[in-house]
Parts: sequence; C-alpha cells; structure tokens
Amino acid sequence: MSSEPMMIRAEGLGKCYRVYERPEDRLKQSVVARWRGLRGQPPPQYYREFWALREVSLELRRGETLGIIGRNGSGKSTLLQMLCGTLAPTTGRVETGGRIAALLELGAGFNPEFTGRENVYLNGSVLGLTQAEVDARFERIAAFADIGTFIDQPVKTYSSGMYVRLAFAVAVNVDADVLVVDEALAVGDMYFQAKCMAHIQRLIDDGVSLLFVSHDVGAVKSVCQRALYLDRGQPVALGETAGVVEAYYSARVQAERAARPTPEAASPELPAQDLFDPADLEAQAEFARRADFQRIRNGQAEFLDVRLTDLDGQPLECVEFGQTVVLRMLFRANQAIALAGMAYHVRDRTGYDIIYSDTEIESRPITDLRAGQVVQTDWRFTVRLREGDYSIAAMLSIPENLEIAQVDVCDFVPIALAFKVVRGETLPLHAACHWQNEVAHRTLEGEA
Ligand SMILES: Nc1ncnc2c1ncn2[C@@H]1O[C@H](COP(=O)(O)OP(=O)(O)OP(=O)(O)O)[C@@H](O)[C@H]1O
Repeated sequence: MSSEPMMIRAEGLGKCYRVYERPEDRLKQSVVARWRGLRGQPPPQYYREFWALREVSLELRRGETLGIIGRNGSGKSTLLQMLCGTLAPTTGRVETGGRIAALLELGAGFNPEFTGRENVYLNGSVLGLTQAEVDARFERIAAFADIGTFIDQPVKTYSSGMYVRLAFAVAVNVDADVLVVDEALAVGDMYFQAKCMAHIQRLIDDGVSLLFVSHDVGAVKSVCQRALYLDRGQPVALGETAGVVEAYYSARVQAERAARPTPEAASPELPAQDLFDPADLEAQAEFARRADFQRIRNGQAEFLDVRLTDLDGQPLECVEFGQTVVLRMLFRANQAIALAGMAYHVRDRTGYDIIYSDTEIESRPITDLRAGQVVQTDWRFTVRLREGDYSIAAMLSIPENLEIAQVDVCDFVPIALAFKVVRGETLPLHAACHWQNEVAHRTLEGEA
C-alpha cells in the first residue's frame, strides 16, 4: 500500500435519479406528496428510480493515475462529478485532500456571459487562488490557450475548440493536486490534444494525480497506471490498467457476439491436416495454456500456436533491436470460411498498442478455407522497438462489414506470447519505436 497522501477516497458511491415518464408527473409528485404529507399519509410515487451508479469505492493517492472506462451511459461522468463535488451522491461518501482542478464536459465551469479573462479569474478563485496568484499565472494561461483577442470576448461566442483550450489552460496552470479530465480533450484539434497529453504527462511526472475519462482506451492505457471499468453503473474491474482494459475488450467482443445469431457449433473432432506437424503437439498444448488468459473463441476458427522465431525458425524470447524476425501463426478453420482476417497487436508492458497490422492492411486475405483446414501464416518484420518487455495479442476474425471495421471475432488471444527487446549494437532509442530514415543535409548559406 502506497504511503503517499490520500487525494480522493470514495466509499460505496451511488447515484439514483428519479425518472418521470411525463412532465406533469414531476409536478404531481411535489404537490401531492406535500399534500399527503400534511395529512400524515404515505407519499405517492409518480416516478421510477434509475441507478446511474452503484457501490463504487476507490482511492487515489498523490501521483497516482486512474482511468475510468466503460460504454456510453455506464456512469463515468456521474462518478467524476461526484468525486469533484459538483453532484451530490445518493449513497456513500467522498473525502478529498488537496486542490482538484476539473475539466468536465463542455459548458461546465465557465459563465457564458463573462469574458475568457473574467472566467479565468472566476475559476481561479473557485479553486482557492487569490487575485495576485491568478495575476501571476494569467499570461501563462492565455499563452497556453492561444485564442488571441477572444480572451476578452464573452465565452458564449467561443467555438467548442476555443472553449476547451481555455478550460484546459486554466486547469493545468492552477497548481492542482488532482487533475480531473472528462473526455473534454476529444473536442480540440489533434495538435492541441497532443500538447495537452504531453502537458498532462509532465504534471504526472511532477506528482499530480489524475482521474481520466476517455473513450480512447489507448489514451487511458498510455497515461493511467490503474483503471476502473464501469458497466451500467456497476464497477466491473478495478486494478492495473492492462488487465482492466482486456476485461473491457473481452466483454465488448462477447456483447457484440451475443447480439448476433449464434454460429454453428464447431466439431471438436476435426482432424488436423497434413500441414500440421504432430511433433508440435506439445508446443500447441503449451500455447493453449499460455493463451488462456481472457481468450475469447466462438469455435469457427482457432489459433493452434503463435510463436516468434528467428529467420532459421528457432523460437525467440529475446529480440535484438534491429533484428528481423518471423511471427508464425498456426490456425485451424473449424468450418468452411470464405474470407478470414488475421491481426496482431504488439503491446508494451502497460498494454499500450505500439504496432498493429492485419491481413486486410497488408492486402493478404485468407480465402476459401475448408472445414478442418490448418493454415500457417508468417509475418516477417524488423523489430525497432525500445528495449523492454512486450506482448503480442492475436485475433482471427470473419469480416462482416469492412467499411465500418465490423468483424465476427473467431479467436482473440490477448496475450499470445511475450518477448523482450534488448539493445543491439545500435544507438539507444529515446522513443517507443524507430523507423528507418533517409537523412539529407544541405547548406543554404555560408557555403565554402
Ligand atoms: N439527470 C439525470 N436524470 C436521469 N438520468 C440521468 C441523469 N444524468 C445522467 N443520467 C443517466 O445516468 C447514466 C449514466 O450517465 P453518465 O453521463 O454518467 O454516463 P457516461 O458513462 O459518462 O456516458 P458517456 O460516455 O456517454 O458520456 C445514463 O444512463 C444517463 O442517461
């Protein structure tokens, strides 16, 4: 358990809304309830209860980062608002320590009639800064927002992009102990988003705690050590981000599958074909054990083995930076399949996707498979990743609508294998990965 000071502690948080079918029911509820109350009669109920969130408990200590993921309407914003104190919980309680700067959904936090400048001062005072403290920060905030003379216009005249620029500039410049970001960044342009993410990373490095809600699970993975997965208001998983994200993806794939007609059950006795080397059976059993973690199969086709080898076919666990390797995938179609897709993700130790490719991107479709057919697919590539630990997720699917990337997932193995990259004889790498560059210099002035 961390000894860092507690920034936010929530226990048994829940939020119940009263939902009225018709507007007049709301009026009836207040009038009739009061009237009956005066007569000592039990109040009527013209509404139904809807629990937007139930039983959420969590802790956030100094310097910790927690992402909140879940589908639309799962309760993420409701939770953040209760943690920030802008929404009263129905059950449970929240304790906070330190200054919390929140970047909630668009519209929250600013008075639309005030100018940007006035809102900066207003926000600063809400967060406990004195006028002199806001004065000292104002130029930095305006420069970060970069909205020019709009700073002296009422914010109701702002585009959503300008609005979020100013809101973000304030939130990250008020020396907060906790930064709460709810999806707001999705509004800004890509460059501003990148600037914000870099800034958030710097604040985290300086010990600021972060609560982060985003539909971009990749962004959550890259900035958050831990994550909470909410489903229909219930906490499903809370823990280290990579595991929580896998649980979220697994549930989504299962839900999508449940929404479609059940595929015909595969025959488990289908014989392996001649491509299948019987000597590999032991390796395949070992793969099946390794691949078991949160694996999802629908029986239409399945991986028998996934391994990383050198160019001589020798299995590898350690790859040198710059080494060319082969990712070998063996799978069996358990029924006839006209068109199958295969994909792999290379993920770093936090579960963040570094590299992805599939047979569609590479224009190498797998077609006309017979039931029982075993196929070996080799991906050959040169590894130019920073030294560290990586895993490979593998997916087999049947495309349904490629235009909207809709596929029926036959086999999804979140951790098909793990490998290490060690530094070769080349230079150390300063970023996650490297591609080959062609570099040209040309002297434009002062030529000899
Ligand atoms: N004032 C309200 N009255 C009734 N129901 C509400 C109210 N506010 C939110 N809800 C409902 O509570 C549930 C959770 O909403 P919330 O906005 O927290 O979800 P979310 O996970 O943030 O969704 P999204 O990803 O779409 O922003 C939703 O079903 C929403 O319709």
